[in-house]
Amino acid sequence: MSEGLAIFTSGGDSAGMNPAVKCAADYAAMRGYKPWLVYDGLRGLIDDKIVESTPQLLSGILHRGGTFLRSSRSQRFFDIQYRRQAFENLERRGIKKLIVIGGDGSFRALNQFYSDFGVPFAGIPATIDNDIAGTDYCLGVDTALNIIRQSVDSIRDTATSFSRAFVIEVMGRHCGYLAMVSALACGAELCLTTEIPYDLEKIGAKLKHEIKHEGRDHIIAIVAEGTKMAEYTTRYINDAIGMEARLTVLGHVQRGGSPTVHDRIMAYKFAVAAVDSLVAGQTNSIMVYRDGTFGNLPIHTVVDSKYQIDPAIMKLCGPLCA
Ligand SMILES: Nc1ncnc2c1ncn2[C@@H]1O[C@H](COP(=O)(O)OP(=O)(O)O)[C@@H](O)[C@H]1O
Ligand SMILES: O=P(O)(O)OC[C@H]1O[C@](O)(COP(=O)(O)O)[C@@H](O)[C@@H]1O
Ligand SMILES: [Mg+2]
Repeated sequence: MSEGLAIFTSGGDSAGMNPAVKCAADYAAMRGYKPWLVYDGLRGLIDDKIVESTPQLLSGILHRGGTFLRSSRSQRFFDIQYRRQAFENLERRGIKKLIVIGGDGSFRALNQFYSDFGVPFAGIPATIDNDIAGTDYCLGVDTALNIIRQSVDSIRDTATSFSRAFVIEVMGRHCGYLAMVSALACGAELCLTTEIPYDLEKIGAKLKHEIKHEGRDHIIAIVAEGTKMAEYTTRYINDAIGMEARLTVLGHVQRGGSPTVHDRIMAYKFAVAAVDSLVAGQTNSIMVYRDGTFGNLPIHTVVDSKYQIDPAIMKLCGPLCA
C-alpha cells in the first residue's frame, strides 16, 4: 500500500494556496504517495477532518482566492494532548508525511509536531506579509500587491479630483514589504514602515513647500499596519500640513482575490519542490525561492532568523520616509 501524504493550509490564507494544494496532491500521486487533504488547518488535524484526495475535490479551485481547504489559528495545537490526537488521526490512515502551506507560525507548529511524533513535513511559504526568512517570495504576495495597486490607483482618482490627502494603511503585522513595494509601484509621496526610520516633520516641510511653490494638489501616503501610525499621520497631514486628509484601511480585502498568473506558477513550483524534498528523505525543511532558484532550508534557519527586505527596495523608499 502506498504511503499516505496529507496536505493542508494553515495561518493567514493567501492567494495561491489552492493551486499549491492541487499541484502537491497531483504530483505526490505521481511520485507514488497516496494524497490526503486536511480541512480547517491545524484545527482539522485535531478534529479529524481528513479525506482522501480525489480529482473531483481538486477541480475548479485554481482560480479561487483564499483556500478551499479553509484555514485556522489553533490554540489547542499548543497542547500536547491535542497534538497526540492529531497524530492518532494520521496514524489510523497510514499518513506518514505532511505538506503545510502557511506562514512561520505554522512551520513552528509542524516542527513541534515532528519533535513529538517524528512525522516529516515540508513547508511551503504562503503569507501576504512576505515575512519569512530565507525566501525572497511567499505565495499570495503578488496577488495582494495587485489588489493594493488597484485600490491606491482608485483612491488617487478621488484624491486628485478633490485636492485631498489620503493615508492608506496596508497589511503587514511585522513587515513593511507590502507598504514599500506598493508605495513605489503607486508613486506614493510618503511611506512609513518599521524598517526605515522616518521623520514626519521633515516630510511635512517638504510637502508644504511643494503645495505652496510647486502646485502639489494631493498626497498619497502608504502606512504599514505594523507602525500603528495611520491615524496619527492622517491627523498630521490635516492639521500640520494643512491639506484635508482621509484615512483608508485596506484590511482583509488585500488577502482575497483570484491568484495572479505569477502566484499560480510559483505555487506549482513550490509544490513540486515540497514533494521532492520528502521523496529525498528530508524531514523538516521549508521551501525557498532565492535569486531565481527553488530550494529548501532547514526549519531552524528559517524560523530563527528575521526576514530582511531587499536593500535595493529600501534604498528606493528612502526619499519617501524623510
Ligand atoms: N510553537 C508552536 N507550537 C504549536 N503550535 C504552534 C506553535 N506556533 C504556532 N503554532 C500554531 O500555528 C498556527 C498558525 O500560526 P500563525 O502565526 O497564526 O500563522 P502563520 O502560519 O500564517 O504564521 C497558530 O495559530 C498555532 O495554532
Ligand atoms: O486575519 P487576522 O487574524 O485578523 O490577522 C491579520 C493578520 O494576518 C495577515 O493578513 C497575514 O499574516 P499571516 O500570514 O502571518 O497569518 C497580516 O498581514 C495581518 O496582520
Ligand atoms: Mg506569520
